[in-house]
Amino acid sequence: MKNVLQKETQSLTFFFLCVINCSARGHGAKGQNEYEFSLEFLFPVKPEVCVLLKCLNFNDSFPLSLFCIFIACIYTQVSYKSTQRQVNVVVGKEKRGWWERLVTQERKPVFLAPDFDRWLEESDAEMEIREKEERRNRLRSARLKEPGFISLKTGFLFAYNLVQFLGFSWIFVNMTVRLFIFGKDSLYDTFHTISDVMFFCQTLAAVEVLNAAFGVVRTGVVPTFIQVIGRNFILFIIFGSLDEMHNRPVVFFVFYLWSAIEIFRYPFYMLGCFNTEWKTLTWLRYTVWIPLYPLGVLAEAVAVLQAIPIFDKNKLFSIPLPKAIGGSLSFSYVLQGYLILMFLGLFINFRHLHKQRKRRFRTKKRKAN
Ligand SMILES: CCCCCCCCCCCCC[C@@H](O)CC(=O)SCCNC(=O)CCNC(=O)[C@H](O)C(C)(C)COP(=O)(O)OP(=O)(O)OC[C@H]1O[C@@H](n2cnc3c(N)ncnc32)[C@H](O)[C@@H]1OP(=O)(O)O
Repeated sequence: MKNVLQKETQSLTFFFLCVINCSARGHGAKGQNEYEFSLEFLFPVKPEVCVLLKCLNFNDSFPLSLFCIFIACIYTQVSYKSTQRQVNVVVGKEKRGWWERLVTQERKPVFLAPDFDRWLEESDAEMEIREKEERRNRLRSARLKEPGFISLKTGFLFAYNLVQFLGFSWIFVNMTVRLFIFGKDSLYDTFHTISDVMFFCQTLAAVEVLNAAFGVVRTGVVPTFIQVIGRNFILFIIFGSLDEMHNRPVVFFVFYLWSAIEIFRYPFYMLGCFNTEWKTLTWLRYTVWIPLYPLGVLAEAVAVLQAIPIFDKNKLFSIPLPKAIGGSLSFSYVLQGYLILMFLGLFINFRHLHKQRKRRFRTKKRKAN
């Protein structure tokens, strides 16, 4: 092989992200001459990434024996390299996918031939992706086994989620067992038996707003804030401050619906702390809210409606009006406003959860491919 190419001029240009023009001066079939070709790719390509083009034997019968090798798979380096033997150009597909052929024309140009050392069939590529994924998983679990891997953040989140999981599981199991043993009677004393643990869990849930605000977890502050404030308003203001509400069955429904989602959500986060997941649990975390959320809001709305006449009667939290007007503004007006906010909150969080669900299952599907 003579060193022809490196001494001569070469040029490579792209037009409209679809055509590669290649010209070089060198010794070929027509002796010392200017040789050139252009290829129009089947689909647009990035000027910076993808198919490897290798031109050999510039000193032989160019262009007939010019050997161009194409690899129809994606490379991630920008490169155009000229060595003594060849010119390597890496061109990237603009959109990922399999092309039925490389160039627009149906008949392959005679000087074009695949490099079977690098050729990938669709099934080979899938296998390669799977192997890469497995290698990554092995690396990840090896890292997890390293001493000291559990960072402070992971430890904190795990402990937080564990405490919440235990709390809500206790609530859920306790209420279910009591329902089976005492039947309808259990609906009337939910507050007395459950409220202490519920107060604890829901107060602690304020940590979730801080986590979101300080970026400890990748979630929106607004949906978390709505969730925590919304529940605590019902728990502390409606149930906590009105003795008349304590024996109402609505307390059972609100507590049961709240805890029914949390017994899936917190263990899902616990596994997430170690980059692990259990598919059934993931599905439950991102699906159970669909019926539970509207039912929960409905139960909360019933509680607010039941509390309105009580606040009207006992004047608790009523707002004193200026002396000139006299009297006071009943807290029930605030509750009526809150009812509207509740449905706004339901809309915002329902949309958020729907987005999270789509994101989760879309990512999983793509990972699975
Ligand atoms: C201006 C004043 C406004 C006042 C408005 C008052 C309006 C009141 C409206 C009230 C309506 C509330 C009704 C409600 O109380 C009724 C019920 O709860 S009924 C029962 C059903 N409820 C539910 O299903 C909701 C449960 N709650 C939630 O899902 C969350 O609280 C919520 C914020 C709504 C959504 O969660 P999030 O955004 O965090 O979604 P993800 O779970 O997908 O998490 C996103 C990523 O963050 C990671 N993450 C989150 N938290 C943790 C954690 N504690 N530990 C570890 N990791 C965490 C998570 O793993 C995700 O990461 P990745 O994407 O990498 O997996």
